[in-house]
Amino acid sequence: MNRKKITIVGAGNIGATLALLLARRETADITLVDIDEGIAKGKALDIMEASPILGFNAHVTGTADYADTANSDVVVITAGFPRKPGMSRDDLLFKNFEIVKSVSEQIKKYSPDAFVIVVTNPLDAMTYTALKVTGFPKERVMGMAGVLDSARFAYFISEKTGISVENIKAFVIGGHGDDMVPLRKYTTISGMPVTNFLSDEELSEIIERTRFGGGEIVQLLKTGSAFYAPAASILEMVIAILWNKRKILSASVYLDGEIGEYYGASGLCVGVPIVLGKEGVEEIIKLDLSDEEWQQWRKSVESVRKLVEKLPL
Ligand SMILES: NC(=O)C1=CN([C@@H]2O[C@H](COP(=O)(O)OP(=O)(O)OC[C@H]3O[C@@H](n4cnc5c(N)ncnc54)[C@H](O)[C@@H]3O)[C@@H](O)[C@H]2O)C=CC1
Ligand SMILES: O=C([O-])CC(=O)C(=O)O
Repeated sequence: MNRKKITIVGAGNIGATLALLLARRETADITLVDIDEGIAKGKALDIMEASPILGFNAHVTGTADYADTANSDVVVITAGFPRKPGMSRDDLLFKNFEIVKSVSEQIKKYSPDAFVIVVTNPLDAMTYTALKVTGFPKERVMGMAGVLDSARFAYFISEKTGISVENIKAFVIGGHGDDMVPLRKYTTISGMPVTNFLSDEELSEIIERTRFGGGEIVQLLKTGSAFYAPAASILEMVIAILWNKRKILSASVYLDGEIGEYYGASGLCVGVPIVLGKEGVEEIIKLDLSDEEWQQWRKSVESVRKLVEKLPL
């Protein structure tokens, strides 16, 4: 049986880390694409040279030629600029728009049946760009952010409570910006409300830290942004699709129709709970939010809308 084929566009920090994680799980053969061919080829070869030690049989190849990506099952877009200290994700809008637009045209041409996972920032606007430029069905185009934001929320809770990360289920929705919406009610420790373990004040501090979790890493690294946890988050989404897990997770998806009206966010891509499986976005789940959470949600949606309206699409 032929292995599945995954293309990762952008062989930078996230792309290369993801290639290694995917190869180790033998999920598929992987094509790393970058405008810098040497980076793509060099990192692919470096990963393959680790295969006898780590014991994986997946093939990783590097290229600058999209013809090599033909008929991919999943394409992950990580191509683009990361922010530096002092910048917001939104400052990347126009530079990364041009990149995501040109990448999406190539995906449409060479892998018309692929699932597309967008990672490039500003995430929700870039997901919308990929959806519009590829013209793919909305079930096949999604942005990764909620898995990462929820993982940060879970890690901070684990750090504070001293309880294993394995017991913590945390959930963050909204746009991937400083006004994202971490949800108290849907965050549990071994099925028990998180509020049984943390005071309101402790939880508020953790929520604030989660909102600025990306910025915290940017401040520390100085030269770019987070990549280990982002790559792990993409891995979870790729596996949910390829192995038909029907996993509930938070992802940025296009909202319209009844669900768009429910969330008051029609015509946008923004982070909501979805069921992710072999058909891609198989369901979008309606959440019952508190008044305060609806207010935060609407603010976050407004930020995404303002950004999307600036796109020359
Ligand atoms: N969605 C999320 O939760 C997260 C998103 N990000 C975003 O992901 C993106 C990538 O981050 P890193 O991997 O750290 O950046 P990086 O700078 O390490 O890698 C980006 C790569 O894209 C390549 N590239 C640029 N234009 C290209 C094009 N037209 N075609 C193919 N390749 C191209 C560059 O040569 C570079 O190798 C950034 O926009 C960053 O803000 C970062 C962390 C989390
Ligand atoms: O903060 C950034 O620029 C990168 C990112 O989206 C994250 O780490 O959440």
